[in-house]
Amino acid sequence: MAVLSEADLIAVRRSLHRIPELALHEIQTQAYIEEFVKQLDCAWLSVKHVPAVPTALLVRLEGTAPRRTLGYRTDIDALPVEEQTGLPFASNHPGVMHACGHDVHITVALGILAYFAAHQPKDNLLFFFQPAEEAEYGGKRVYDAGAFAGRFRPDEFYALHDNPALPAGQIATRMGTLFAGTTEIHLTFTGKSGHAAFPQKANDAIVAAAAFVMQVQTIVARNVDPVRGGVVTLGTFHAGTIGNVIAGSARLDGTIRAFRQADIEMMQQRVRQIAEGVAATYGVQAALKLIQGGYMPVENAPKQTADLIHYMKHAPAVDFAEVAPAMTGEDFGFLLQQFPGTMVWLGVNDPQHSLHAANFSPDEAALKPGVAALVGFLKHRMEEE
Ligand SMILES: CC(=O)N[C@@H](CCC[C@H](N)C(=O)O)C(=O)O
Repeated sequence: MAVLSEADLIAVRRSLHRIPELALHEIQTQAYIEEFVKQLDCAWLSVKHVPAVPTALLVRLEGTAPRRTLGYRTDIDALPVEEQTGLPFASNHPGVMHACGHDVHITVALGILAYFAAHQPKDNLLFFFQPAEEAEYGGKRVYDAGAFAGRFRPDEFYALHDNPALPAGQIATRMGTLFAGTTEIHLTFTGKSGHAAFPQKANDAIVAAAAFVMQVQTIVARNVDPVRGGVVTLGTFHAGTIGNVIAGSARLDGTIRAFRQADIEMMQQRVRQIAEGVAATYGVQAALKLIQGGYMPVENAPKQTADLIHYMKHAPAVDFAEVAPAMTGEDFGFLLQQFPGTMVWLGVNDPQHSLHAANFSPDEAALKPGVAALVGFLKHRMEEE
């Protein structure tokens, strides 16, 4: 297989879009990628599996005169979202959708891989097809399993995320912090259920959980430096079964976000204090789990990022923009703590819909320029110190 045409890239993306899978369950997606890699029939390519994280895949290309190994990571998981795009190639998996565009990410990675499988690179290249970016921090799991060792150790790491607010094909990034660090909140309040008519004999978990929801809003308003910013979002609130039964338990899930690790830790502490305070005030039990995993702030490395920005600004065919940081999270932040590198946005021109929306529909016109910009940069990087 040679370099992929725009039609090839679109066909790959649509095939992947049909088979979205949740974190750590990316079985069909991994099989698709492996079959694609096999079809490349490339003499300088080798593959590595990671038994501790079975849906992960590492693909290495041997360089002609390697001085180092350049890593390129793509995430491969999807979200528990019921697709509402109405597209003819919509998800075949009920309740699961590539609502964050990881189908686009995989396609760009395969486009880059196909190019270098047809044109042997000077430096070694390592492609990391990473499970579990949306949850379960697959990048950290694969790192902790010792997979990036020996010939599979990258000297630098690069990655991309699609962005519906930017024009199709535009590459965008910044020096320093690009994305926030995050922490998942999982909290259950347990009180005592009972008849709606006799609240004095029960202990209503919904009232306690509602107080928690309101009190955590003060963290960003009163504890975070407003110049630096932060987010506390509760995305789920599940309690009760029927209107005339007092709920004995209430479960909340959410996320904490900030650009600095110290702010994240302060916000974690405030969430803990408020959960304990609500439990004491309402006489309920609070079971709280806070999970940061690998979702560290995404810190672009100075040297590699300066070089990437310089390249993208001067490459005639690349549309490049420097952008402000965003409160999205990415466990690529963990990998950037281990290896220097850069994360970029790829514009996919769907300004009416946000990432994670059920009708998010990236513009496929982004695929070809996305592959071209990254291939160009990696080739350039192979000539740089
Ligand atoms: C790019 C993107 O949307 N990433 C996810 C990362 C999730 C982090 C973690 N599961 C959490 O919810 O805190 C995001 O939601 O930003």
